[in-house]
Amino acid sequence: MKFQTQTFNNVPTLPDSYVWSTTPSESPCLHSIDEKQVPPVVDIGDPSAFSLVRDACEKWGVFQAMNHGIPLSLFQETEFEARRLFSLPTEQKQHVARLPEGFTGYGLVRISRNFPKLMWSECFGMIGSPVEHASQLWPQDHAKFCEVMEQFQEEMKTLCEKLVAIMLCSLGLTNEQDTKWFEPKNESDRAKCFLQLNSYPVCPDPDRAMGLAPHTDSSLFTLLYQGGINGLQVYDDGVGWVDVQPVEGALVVNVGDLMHIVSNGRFKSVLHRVVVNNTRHRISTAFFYLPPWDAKVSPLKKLVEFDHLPMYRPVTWKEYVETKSKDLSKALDSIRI
Ligand SMILES: C=C1C[C@]23C[C@H]1CC[C@H]2[C@@]12CCC[C@@](C)(C(=O)O1)[C@H]2[C@@H]3C(=O)O
Ligand SMILES: O=C(O)CCC(=O)C(=O)O
Ligand SMILES: [Fe+2]
Repeated sequence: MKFQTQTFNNVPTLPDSYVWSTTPSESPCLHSIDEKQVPPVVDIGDPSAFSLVRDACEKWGVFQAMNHGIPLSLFQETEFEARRLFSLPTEQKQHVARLPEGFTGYGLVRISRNFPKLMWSECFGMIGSPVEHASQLWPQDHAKFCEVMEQFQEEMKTLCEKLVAIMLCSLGLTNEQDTKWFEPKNESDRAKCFLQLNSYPVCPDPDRAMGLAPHTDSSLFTLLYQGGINGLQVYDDGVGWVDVQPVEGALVVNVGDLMHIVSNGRFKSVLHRVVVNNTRHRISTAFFYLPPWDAKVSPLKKLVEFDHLPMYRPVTWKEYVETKSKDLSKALDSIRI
């Protein structure tokens, strides 16, 4: 992918390369006031969490988790450091540009190459310590950025392990043997994580622009901290696009394609998009929980026993992401049995 220079700052009108033919204003979001028509907020410390999580993952593929144990101050510090990064001049950020097939560094979201128009966003991806890139951005002054990002990843990973257990238990799986959702190649093969900071600058013409095009995540699931600014919308077959209103301290949990596969189709991988606005610069932090790179992921045996047939053949995450980068909408079908 050729790296595109961002033209976010101080443009009075939206450049043509950012004008989408199908825009959020043509498939508008219903601002529903009925509680049943929005993804639920779940207290994951409460015993009722299991059934609420299951229902939400089946109906919506998304819920907001409260009482998850991560202090609000850590989210605020992460957002502060993200703003510090995105406010650097574009030329400087380009020194740490993500390679076309890579995951870490600065650039446009990977799915950009699947669309003819540009999205009104930029991002910065990390796997583990960001020190290599951060020391190029701030030769003298990267310690705090690295410290906050590393602590954030550590806490989010622990939370992901807790959440995956809640999700699997909610499907009636209790025994450790039943909940093995991957075949490890070796002992050190552990679940992986990917952290992405997203920036949606103030946009001169939000109705004709797109922050992040409709997509499902390729993860098992994704934890999203969206600060206090609206923008995330999820698609429901009955209702259409629905706002996921920020709730202070809550984390949005998006079911991804791989959890849809693991659950043998019971959990929905949620189609979502981001709309932009003309007053506030929105920052979000997305934490993708992923299988070990080379492990085969397949529908859980116990669920297949209930349902009789596996819906999908085993697939590695690597193979899945490669298939998906060719055609977003065909990846799941290509592994369907
Ligand atoms: C760990 C992941 C998950 C990836 C691929 C890989 C690295 C980058 C992630 C994202 C982040 C932004 C949305 C998305 C759709 C994108 O374009 O890049 C995601 C994609 C996916 O979920 O497919
Ligand atoms: O910014 C958001 O609210 C959503 C980000 C997202 O969907 C992603 O990074 O995959
Ligand atoms: Fe996403």
